[in-house]
Order: sequence, then structure tokens, then C-alpha cells
Amino acid sequence: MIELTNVSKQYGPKLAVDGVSFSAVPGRVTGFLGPNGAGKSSTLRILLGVDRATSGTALIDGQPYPSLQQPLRTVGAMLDGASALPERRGIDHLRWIAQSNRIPAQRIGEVLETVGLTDAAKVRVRKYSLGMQQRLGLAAALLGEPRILVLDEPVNGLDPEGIRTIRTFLRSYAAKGNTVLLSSHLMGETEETADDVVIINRGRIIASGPLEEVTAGHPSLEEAFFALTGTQSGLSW
Ligand SMILES: Nc1ncnc2c1ncn2[C@@H]1O[C@H](COP(=O)(O)OP(=O)(O)OP(=O)(O)O)[C@@H](O)[C@H]1O
Repeated sequence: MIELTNVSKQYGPKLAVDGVSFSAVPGRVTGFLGPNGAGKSSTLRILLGVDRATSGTALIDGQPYPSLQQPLRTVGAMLDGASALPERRGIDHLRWIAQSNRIPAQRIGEVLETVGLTDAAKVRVRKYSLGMQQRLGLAAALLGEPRILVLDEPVNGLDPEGIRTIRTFLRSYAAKGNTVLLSSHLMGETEETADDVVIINRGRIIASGPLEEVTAGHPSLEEAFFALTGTQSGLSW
């Protein structure tokens, strides 16, 4: 379970995250949505202990990320794609993470298989396409068999087949009772994947709840967003 309460983040004069509160619960995929610059990454960085909130609390299974005993076994995260060294082979990137977190080496083959990178495991990351880098990032997030996944724009750069593979995977991961929180600026895609949605605009949550509740009365999630923000289709993305 993920729980954010009144989280704010100030960068100099800019209030990037403004009193954000929401939860992501086990057994469901929660889509964290908003246009570019809305505050999604800033919020996720705070949740994952990469950055500090100016105020408010962000908890993972009741604890702030830095207090987790075995972080990678509790929460798998992908913030900036794979963030792997370009000269490293994909498999070595995963080995390094597994070793430094006492995760059995056998998991490396399993996660490579899950994300479809088995054949490219020994290729250097600099030769990976953006989609392959995304998949390597997901593989790293899955290494510790976490009950919680937090993914920032996981389908960025993926082709339609890649998007469908990730979507199917995330849905089945949540169906096993795990918590999945993913950010996206793609409303249409997230509508296909998420059970619950949290919409952020200019640092503030403007809607949250089950997808069907947030979209009620609108032809699509995208139209619901435009109605909520008072913008017209095509102008704000
Ligand atoms: N380190 C920083 N210093 C100053 N301003 C920042 C910093 N990080 C983010 N911001 C600003 O905070 C706001 C929110 O940015 P953030 O990256 O969280 O948005 P986002 O919703 O993830 O957008 P995107 O989809 O483009 O990644 C933006 O205006 C951004 O310019």
C-alpha cells in the first residue's frame, strides 16, 4: 500500500507539488496522470526517497522509503528508464543490482524472460532501443519480487506491441494482490490499464478514484481531464 498525505515540494519559487494526497492499494493498478510538468515525477521521487518533500508524508507499507529494511524486496521502481551505464551489458546491470541487494542470481534469468530481453541480455545498453531500455528498467524493478511497483512513464518509447505486453503484465501483477502505481501523460493508454486514477495538474490533485467514477459523464478519460481543467482538447498536451 502506498499512502501520500499532503505532500508538497517547493523548488525555489516554484511550488511543483501542492498538497498531494492519494493512496494506491493492493490488487489494483493506479494510474497517476497529468500533462508534462504537472508534478508526477517530483511526487514519485519523494515517494521513492530520491528527493525530500518540503512538507507532508509519503509512506510505503506504512514507512517512508528510507526506513524500509529491504527496499528492493518491498518496492520495485523505475524512475528514468533503465538508468543503466551505456557500456554495461544488460545482464551485468541486473547482476550488479542483484549482488548489491543480496538477491539470488537465478532471478536475473527470470526477469529477463518476463520482459522479453533474454536474447539481448549480453548486448551493451548503448545499443538498446528506448523500448529495450524501458524493459531493462522494468526487469530491474522486478528483481526483488516486490509487492509494490512504482513506474514513471513505463510505456514511454514502446511500440504498440511493447505497450500491450507491459499492460498485460502489470494487470496480472496487480491481480495477484500486488500494488502497481504508474505515471503517464497518456490518458488513452492509461484508461486501458488502470483500475484507479489520480489526476494531477499544476501540482494539485484534481480528481482521484475508480476509473469509472472519474470518467462518469464523459466519453473518455481524456475528455474528463479537459472538462476538469477547463481546457480544450489538444491545447494542453
Ligand atoms: N530539480 C528541480 N528544480 C527546479 N524545478 C523543478 C525540478 N524538478 C522539477 N521541477 C519543476 O517542477 C514542475 C513539475 O515537474 P515534474 O518533472 O515533476 O513534472 P511531470 O509531471 O513529471 O512532467 P513530465 O511528464 O514532463 O516528466 C515542473 O515545472 C518542473 O520544471
